[in-house]
Amino acid sequence: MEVVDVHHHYGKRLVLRGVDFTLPAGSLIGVVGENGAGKSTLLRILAGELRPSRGSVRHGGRFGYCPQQVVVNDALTVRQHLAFFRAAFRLDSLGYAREVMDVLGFSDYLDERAGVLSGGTRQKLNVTLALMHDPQVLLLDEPYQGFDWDTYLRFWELASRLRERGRSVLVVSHLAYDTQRLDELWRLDGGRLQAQGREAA
Ligand SMILES: Nc1ncnc2c1ncn2[C@@H]1O[C@H](COP(=O)(O)OP(=O)(O)OP(=O)(O)O)[C@@H](O)[C@H]1O
Repeated sequence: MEVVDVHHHYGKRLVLRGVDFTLPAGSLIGVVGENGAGKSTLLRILAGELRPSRGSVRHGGRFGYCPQQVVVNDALTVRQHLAFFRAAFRLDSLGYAREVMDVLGFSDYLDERAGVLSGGTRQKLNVTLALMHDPQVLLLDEPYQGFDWDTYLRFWELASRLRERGRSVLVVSHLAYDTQRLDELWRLDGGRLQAQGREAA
């Protein structure tokens, strides 16, 4: 993914003031920033959901995006979500989706309606839906919110395996611990992205 000179303003409020970066294949990058720094705005632009006021975003290959707001339909079961997204992504099988579910530890919930899932389990479904077509570029907005500790650790194992298979993964969070798991940590501050020492996070 290549991002060049991205600016964005809401009315008079300038939120992004020239964001530039390249996300190479096989990288795991963290983006941190205070509340209101513009992290979600940036991700929505990278995902094509929001048009930047200026600048460009290009990427190759399949693309996955896990937004901060869970995008599931309360009336549908987990199985129905998988079937819906399988059709949308034109997948031959749900083999990889089931693997991700196993790693995140919620395979037993296939026939539960999303509306009755706990917050953390809904988030597991949210992450699975973003990953199930094995995207080359994956953007995750606060992906581990609501995860218990074991799931949190398994999430990072999953992210490392994606990197090993040449995927590019961008994880956005207002908190960054475990920064040794990342290749790089960037901070969004004053509308620009700056590389930050991982120890200083
Ligand atoms: N649709 C919108 N209209 C007007 N202002 C907006 C809109 N969306 C976001 N903002 C403002 O833009 C700024 C950046 O918001 P954004 O949600 O991108 O920040 P964030 O870094 O993701 O914050 P948080 O960590 O709290 O989720 C904030 O001041 C917010 O109030």
